[in-house]
Formats: sequence, C-alpha cells, structure tokens
Amino acid sequence: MKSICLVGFMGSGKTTIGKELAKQLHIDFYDTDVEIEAWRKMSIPQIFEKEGEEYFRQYEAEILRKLPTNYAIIATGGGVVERKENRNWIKESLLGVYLKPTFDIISNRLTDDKSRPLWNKQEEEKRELFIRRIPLYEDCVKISIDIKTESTVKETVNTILNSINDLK
Ligand SMILES: Nc1ncnc2c1ncn2[C@@H]1O[C@H](COP(=O)(O)OP(=O)(O)OP(=O)(O)O)[C@@H](O)[C@H]1O
Ligand SMILES: O=C(O)C1=C[C@@H](O)[C@@H](O)[C@H](O)C1
Ligand SMILES: [Mg+2]
Repeated sequence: MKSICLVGFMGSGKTTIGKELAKQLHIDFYDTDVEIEAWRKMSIPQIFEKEGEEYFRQYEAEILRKLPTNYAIIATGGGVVERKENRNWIKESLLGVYLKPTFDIISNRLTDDKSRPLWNKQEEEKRELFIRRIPLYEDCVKISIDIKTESTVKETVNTILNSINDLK
C-alpha cells in the first residue's frame, strides 16, 4: 500500500484527519510540519521570522522525501504544493488525497490562529492564496474530498477509506 498523503489548505484538517486515519489503519502517522520543527528545533513562526519562507520550503521538500512511501499516513503543510518537485513526488510515490473545505469553513476554524504565519494576513490575501492553490492541490491527487461544515472527523475518515477502496 502506498502511503496516503493528505494535502489541502491550512485548517483543512490534514493533521486531525491524518491521525485518525492512521489509528484506524494501525499504521504510522507523520506530519511534515511537526518533523520540520523537531529537526530545526524551532517553531514554524520562528523559522519564518528568522530564516524566511524559502528556507522553510527547502526543509519541507527534504522532509517529504524522507518519509516512508509505503504503509504510512503523511499530513503535509498547506504550502507543500507550491513546489512542482513536491507535487511530482506526491503524484509518483504516494497516494494524494485533497481535503477541500470552503474558505469560509477554514476561516471559522482558524479565527485568531497565530501558529500559521501565512494565516496572519489580510482577508483578501488569504482568499487569493486559497484560490491560487486549488489547481496545485488538484494536480497531485487521485482523490478529492469536499468537506462540509457538518462533516465530522469520523465521516471524513470513512469517506476517504471508501474512496480508496473504489480506486481498486
Ligand atoms: N470536522 C473537522 N475535521 C477536521 N478538523 C476540524 C474539524 N472541525 C474542526 N476542526 C479543527 O480545525 C483546525 C485545523 O485542523 P488541522 O490542524 O487538522 O488542519 P491542517 O490541515 O493540518 O492545517 P495546517 O496546514 O496548517 O497544518 C483544528 O483546530 C481542528 O480541531
Ligand atoms: O499554507 C502554508 O503555506 C503553510 C501551512 C502550514 O501547515 C505550515 O506548513 C506553514 O504555516 C505554511
Ligand atoms: Mg497540519
């Protein structure tokens, strides 16, 4: 089984859903954001502030390649798709799954969140980023899951598992 790689905008639920998926499938869970923070011994806001986004993107690309390509769940950072090399890696070596809530669902989830530097921006800029990234996420996945306001974690996990079964 290829590792399942969850992609989607900040707050789409990759970390939350990924942990639950891994629990149900009894396989390991990895989160690129967590791996980067442990490796660099800095929080993401510190990396953005001290070193800048380009360095963060380099760490992200390196980490992604080191994670297991089989029998694992990988939650990525929302911007992993910014690099074409990462999109190609997800397409070729992993099973990409896109979690796709609307911008308004995300806004409701991430009110006052300070742990995501790119969410700490004006509304217009965040909406633009959300729209610009849609085709990038779509480019690297086999499965897209529409997330509704009322979608529970359990329901979303089941939808993902059913969609994977349908691929076979
Ligand atoms: N039904 C739901 N499914 C997933 N997450 C939810 C749901 N309802 C609320 N949340 C909340 O949304 C917030 C963002 O979720 P999470 O951190 O999993 O997103 P993410 O996609 O990993 O974001 P990032 O790209 O920044 O790492 C969390 O506080 C989580 O508890
Ligand atoms: O959408 C993004 O570019 C980001 C999302 C987060 O998961 C982190 O990877 C970081 O805050 C950048
Ligand atoms: Mg996350």
